[in-house]
Amino acid sequence: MPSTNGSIASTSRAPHSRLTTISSHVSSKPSKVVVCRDLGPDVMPILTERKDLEVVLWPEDRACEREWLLKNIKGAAGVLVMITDIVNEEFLETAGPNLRVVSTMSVGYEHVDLKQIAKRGLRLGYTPAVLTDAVADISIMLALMAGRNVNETMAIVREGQWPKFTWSPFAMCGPQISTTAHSPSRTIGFLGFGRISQATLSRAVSFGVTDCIYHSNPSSPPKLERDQAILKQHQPQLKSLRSVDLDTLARESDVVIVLAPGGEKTKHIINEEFLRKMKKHAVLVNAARGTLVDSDALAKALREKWIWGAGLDVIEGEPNISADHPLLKEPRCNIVPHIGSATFETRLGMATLAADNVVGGILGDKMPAELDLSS
Ligand SMILES: O=C(O)C(=O)CO
Repeated sequence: MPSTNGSIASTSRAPHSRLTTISSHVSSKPSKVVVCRDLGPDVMPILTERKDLEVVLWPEDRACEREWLLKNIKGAAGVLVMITDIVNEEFLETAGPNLRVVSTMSVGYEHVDLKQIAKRGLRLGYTPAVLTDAVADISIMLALMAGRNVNETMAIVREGQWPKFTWSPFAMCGPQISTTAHSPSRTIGFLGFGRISQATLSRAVSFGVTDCIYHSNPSSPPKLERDQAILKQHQPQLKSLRSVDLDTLARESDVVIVLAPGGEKTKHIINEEFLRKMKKHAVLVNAARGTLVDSDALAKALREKWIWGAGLDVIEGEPNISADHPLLKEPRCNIVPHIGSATFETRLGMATLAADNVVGGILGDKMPAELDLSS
């Protein structure tokens, strides 16, 4: 992979075969595309092998520096960003009038100022669908980790304390997600009920979850037909599927899984009031955005045992989470550093989609996953 100065000259090879239609407005001068991270040898050729693109790549294996980005996006027709790159007025103003498309290698777009994108008539590509299974997998993993005290028990082993921890009937027990003769029903609750929540539900049903409740954007219309179809798909195991208010979500769920968009509207939606209403044996999982959960309230809930445990892929303020963060002091808080979509297969899918999106946007063609900015 080139290069040391961050610039990749286009090669003389034929344009990528998947995108051969070049719109009439594309001039013979290659269009500049800035790429904020190396997408690897399987994906970069989608961009670098095109004669009609001049690729400028951030050359380091860490988040792109703002200064470098602002310097290089001047005159760009497309920019391929990560969730660590803030796309705001400054960014768009600096890029200037040639800019046609921003493509983010993420399903979330809280780092992008949508109003500014729409106001300037720009297009935004993102990467939905391809990461659904990976994030659903990790949501279940975190729920199991939280229930089964994984953080606490792995620490015992890592710290050489296993010899003192002799097996005993009820040591290190936690609540079981799957149903048993003693607890024949289990309710999973989702904050947000999009495709990742639905894929997580499918997995939870195979663990014996019997009931599902969810709370989603109150301004979007109820999706009764969709819910009927989901219920039918999971019968006879799943007995009910209901849209509920936040209060019911907190009170009735054995597992609460947060899979809703971040941003101002959902900031700290999981707060002290919500956590106090949860069942004592319930666990909270956040695989969406850190801002949805008030970290101080969650640390208090764990410390004072209002809930059993938590599984977090995201924390507000990440990645600047130091060792003295209140959540890190809680043994029943299982934390991983935003790796929800981190499987080889999924990241390859996301990178490919992001590259195809930026090409489509620059050429004025169809983008495989373009965010609808009209609503
Ligand atoms: O795609 C996203 O929005 C992420 O958070 C990366 O997993």
